[in-house]
Amino acid sequence: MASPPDTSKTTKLERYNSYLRRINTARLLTLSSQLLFRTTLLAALLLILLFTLHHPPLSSFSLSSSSSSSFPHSHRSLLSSSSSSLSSPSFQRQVLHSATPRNPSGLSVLVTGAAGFVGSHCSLALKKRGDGVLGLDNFNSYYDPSLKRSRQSLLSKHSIFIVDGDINDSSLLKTLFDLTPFTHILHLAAQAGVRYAMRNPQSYISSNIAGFVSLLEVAAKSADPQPSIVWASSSSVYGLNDENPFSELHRTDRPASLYAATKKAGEEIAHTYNHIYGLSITGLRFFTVYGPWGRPDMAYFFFTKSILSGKPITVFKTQDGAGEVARDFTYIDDVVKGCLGALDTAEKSTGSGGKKKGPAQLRIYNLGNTSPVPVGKLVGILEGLLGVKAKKNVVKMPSNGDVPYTHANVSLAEHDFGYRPTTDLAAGLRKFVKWYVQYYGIKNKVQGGVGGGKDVSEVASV
Ligand SMILES: O=C(O)[C@H]1O[C@H](OP(=O)(O)OP(=O)(O)OC[C@H]2O[C@@H](n3ccc(=O)[nH]c3=O)[C@H](O)[C@@H]2O)[C@H](O)[C@@H](O)[C@@H]1O
Repeated sequence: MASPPDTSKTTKLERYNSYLRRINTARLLTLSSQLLFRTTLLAALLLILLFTLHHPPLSSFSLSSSSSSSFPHSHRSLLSSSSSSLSSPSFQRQVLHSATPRNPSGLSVLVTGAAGFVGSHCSLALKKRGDGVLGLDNFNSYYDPSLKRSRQSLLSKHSIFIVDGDINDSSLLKTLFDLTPFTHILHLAAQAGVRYAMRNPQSYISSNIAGFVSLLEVAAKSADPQPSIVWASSSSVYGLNDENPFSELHRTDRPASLYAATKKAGEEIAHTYNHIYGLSITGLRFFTVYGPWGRPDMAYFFFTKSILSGKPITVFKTQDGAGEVARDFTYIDDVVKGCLGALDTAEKSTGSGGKKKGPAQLRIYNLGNTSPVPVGKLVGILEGLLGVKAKKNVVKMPSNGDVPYTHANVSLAEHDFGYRPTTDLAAGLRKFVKWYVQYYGIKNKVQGGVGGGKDVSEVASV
């Protein structure tokens, strides 16, 4: 007799089969979702790659359009959408074209801070006499970046290319030195401003100390040949010095602001890199440089803006209340001549590959005007030029890092490279105001026809 089917066995088998089916379906689902995920990831990576090749990050560099208008009111950003990566042939062509001098005996200068006030003037002056110039600037927003872009536009008209990058970016610096055997660095990139150091101390450490060291490291160890370096120190290193006029032989160990302390630190760091690596280094102590295309954070600039718009200005008198604060205001053209003189008399560095081969030149010079003017008088000159009376609040200079006066003795710079300032404050401010009213498109209220007719790019004295 046939035995009845073992139903418990069949049920178990069915349950087992259904269990296997469920497992397989789940596996299939997992596998297909994994496949889908990988395909999507691959596609996304391919897209990113394609995008990067055609649109490099804006922070890495920008290309100045040679056809761009130099008229600053457009304040047009020059970030190019057609630029490619640092290794792309078009980037390398722009660098070489900009940095190569017109004749073989000319200099090839890397100008850091080229979109800045002094940097843009020096770059144009060098290019105009036939030297090769490559600019480097991070276009930070310490003051209105559109002014920096306008300066970039002006430089671009003169075939000067500015790489959009930071001096703390060592690999960018190495790339630039691999591409071009610069003979000189004119190092003007810095966090400027005396009083702002109380608000943002770290920015001074980052630019004026870390950034300077980053540049010197590459110049000493990677650059072949080692370039000669000329860089911007500051009159503020004299700090609480009370000998007058300030000479390079006077004490500079009592800075009154963190800004001054970082510039003084730069001078000591320069000594070290000269001593260890044989870098030829020249520091220039600038004295309150002013003029067309100037810095909006400086008193003469923002006083002009406030006076024209009827806003009050604060004029400092000395802390004892007895005298006026005074500065040895120095016109930009004079400072440019000093910078070029320092570059032309800079000896070659003596090391290579991080090894010193012999002693190298180490210099410090004052670049001032030798004729201090009280801030009250500066305001009086501006009132005359603008045809507007200033609303002045005269207050005791707060404890903000300012010093009561500066006054340069420039006999050393005169002796070594013929530095002789020729522009007094009234003449220099007249040129500044002429530029200012045109640049900002302000109706010409200026007395004596100061603001008449020319394009702002001609007003720039370079
Ligand atoms: O040559 C230098 O060493 C320095 O010159 C300037 O620093 P500073 O001389 O303080 O220039 P401004 O900020 O334009 O001030 C000029 C004068 O105006 C005074 N001032 C400033 C601001 C203000 O509201 N009122 C006022 O009376 C200051 O005390 C100073 O005497 C630059 O800003 C620094 O970057 C540079 O290193």
